Amino acid sequence: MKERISPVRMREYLRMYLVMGNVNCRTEPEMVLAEALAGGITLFQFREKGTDALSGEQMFTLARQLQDMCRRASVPFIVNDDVELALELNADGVHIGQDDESAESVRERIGNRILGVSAHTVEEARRAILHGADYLGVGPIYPTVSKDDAKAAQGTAILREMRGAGIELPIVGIGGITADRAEEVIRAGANGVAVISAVTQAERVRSAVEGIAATVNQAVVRL
Ligand SMILES: C=C1C=NC(C(F)(F)F)=NC1=N
Repeated sequence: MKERISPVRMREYLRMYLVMGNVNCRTEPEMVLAEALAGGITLFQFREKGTDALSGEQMFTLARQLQDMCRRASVPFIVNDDVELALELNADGVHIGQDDESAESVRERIGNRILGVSAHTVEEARRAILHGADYLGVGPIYPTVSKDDAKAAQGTAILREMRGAGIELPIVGIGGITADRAEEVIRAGANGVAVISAVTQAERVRSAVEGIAATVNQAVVRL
């Protein structure tokens, strides 16, 4: 039985985390992912949500194809919300929100796979840690265009607050993050950045990823 991921490895994976689905892409999602993998993303989340989101057979086929690309590049493949899909694909992990199934029962169902939990407050962070989360997705740090029911942007203060409260778990910031903003997200205490539109809406996806990854790597080294 595989053991739980170590915090050190989790932090490395969180450096440049691409979150996307078909709905976020201007061109074919496979093309966007191929470019993003070439640019050096360290973790991938399949998140097919919102208007015109794929479902059923089409969604499964796309998920399988993107998972295969990630596997060839040795980038872990995470599924958003849909635990059934994650288990069916034998994905590397799942990411769940506060209003999804409780982290406790998801942990039971997925065994030692990676479990990411969204957290907006120190209280939510503590509960997620209690229920066995391997990382926290914290945000939206800045206003986001990618989630229509997002909460108000919290700025980097929430990251400082969590670290100040003694939250040690690996944290990735999400929400409106660009290359220009990545450094301050890391300096505020995140171990990496999760992005959607900064990459999927870029003219040149590969260089967008390279730019963000370089900024994050420099900021992490300077900590
Ligand atoms: C709602 C979300 C919040 N955070 C994250 C991530 F940054 F990837 F952890 N993913 C989500 N889908």
